[in-house]
Amino acid sequence: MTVLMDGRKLSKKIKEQLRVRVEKLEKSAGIVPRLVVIMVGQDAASQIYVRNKQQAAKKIGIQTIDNMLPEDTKEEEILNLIYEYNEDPNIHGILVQLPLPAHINEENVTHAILPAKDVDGFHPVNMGHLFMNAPHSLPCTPRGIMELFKEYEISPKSKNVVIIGRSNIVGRPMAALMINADATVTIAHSKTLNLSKLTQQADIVIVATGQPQMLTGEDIKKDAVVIDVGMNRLPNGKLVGDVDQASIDGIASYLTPVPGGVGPMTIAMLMKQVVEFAERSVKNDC
Ligand SMILES: NC(=O)C1=CN([C@@H]2O[C@H](COP(=O)(O)OP(=O)(O)OC[C@H]3O[C@@H](n4cnc5c(N)ncnc54)[C@H](OP(=O)(O)O)[C@@H]3O)[C@@H](O)[C@H]2O)C=CC1
Ligand SMILES: Nc1nc(=O)c2c([nH]1)NC[C@@H]1CN(c3ccc(C(=O)N[C@@H](CCC(=O)O)C(=O)O)cc3)C=[N+]21
Repeated sequence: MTVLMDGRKLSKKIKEQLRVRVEKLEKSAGIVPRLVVIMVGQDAASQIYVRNKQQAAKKIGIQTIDNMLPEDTKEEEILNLIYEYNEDPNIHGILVQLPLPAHINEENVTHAILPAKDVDGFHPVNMGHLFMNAPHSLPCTPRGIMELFKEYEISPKSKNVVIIGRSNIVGRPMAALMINADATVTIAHSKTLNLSKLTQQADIVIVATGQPQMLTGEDIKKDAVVIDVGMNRLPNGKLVGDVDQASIDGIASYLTPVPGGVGPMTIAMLMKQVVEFAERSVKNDC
């Protein structure tokens, strides 16, 4: 029997705890946590993310300021917006939705965000701290996955972990967190040969490729833990992950469903990070 890891349920619990913290912060310091979201153009996964973020923030008491910019927005305009929010003491977190349109340099944009307001943990300073096992802020999706491991009492210690995908959002920071948690880590990507051989050796497989249902039951060993980060919209409108859930069922010991697995945890961790940043801003004032 494969246990489905319920990200929706866990995220609800975390969001309820955050609501209490936000209430306290407002009473004790008069501060409302504020998150700025910048989205350029249209991306299916980003749209889902933005919608669910707004709902979660409202429930918790976090204020969101959304900047939905057209596809042809100039890089300079985005940078100027970021500089403005960097200076604004009422803003605690800034998030730029990825991917950005091709004419915009992703590096320039993520580097422009003040590390102290970088809720995604993408700034090289934050990434560096993470890789040196002294994180200041954590990328939300990998952090959410670690919370799921904790909740289901799955220890990554001494496990063989294969991560498919090496993006700055998921694969790379996930690898750092897993190394920090004493796992033995392999990162695979589109140039990896004999991928199936690697995944068949893994105790834990984390898939973040954006390739619908690419990982099947034949690619994993019995009782492996499978984490599906993918968020793909099929032409028929159905939302599926990077894992072929039906063929994995009964082989994996644990699996995160899509929807209802990693996605809601990403939202909860983003909210947590905004609240943490807002709380830190009070401490820094004293
Ligand atoms: N649930 C959530 O909270 C989140 C979900 N997502 C979803 O996760 C997926 C991945 O996102 P993201 O990391 O941003 O994607 P990217 O496109 O930035 O990265 C994809 C990675 O997968 C690798 N890859 C692609 N195809 C294959 C293949 N056939 N075999 C092996 N490796 C492959 C790429 O290799 P190479 O580097 O060689 O190109 C790349 O490293 C998407 O579906 C996205 O929507 C993303 C963030 C959060
Ligand atoms: N700077 C940046 N940081 C990101 O973390 C980031 C990003 N850009 N760009 C887009 C991807 C994608 N992503 C999602 C997060 C949650 C859901 C989510 O809530 N998923 C629900 C979907 C349920 C539904 O509404 O249908 C679930 O899986 O249950 C989806 C997608 C974050 N991303």
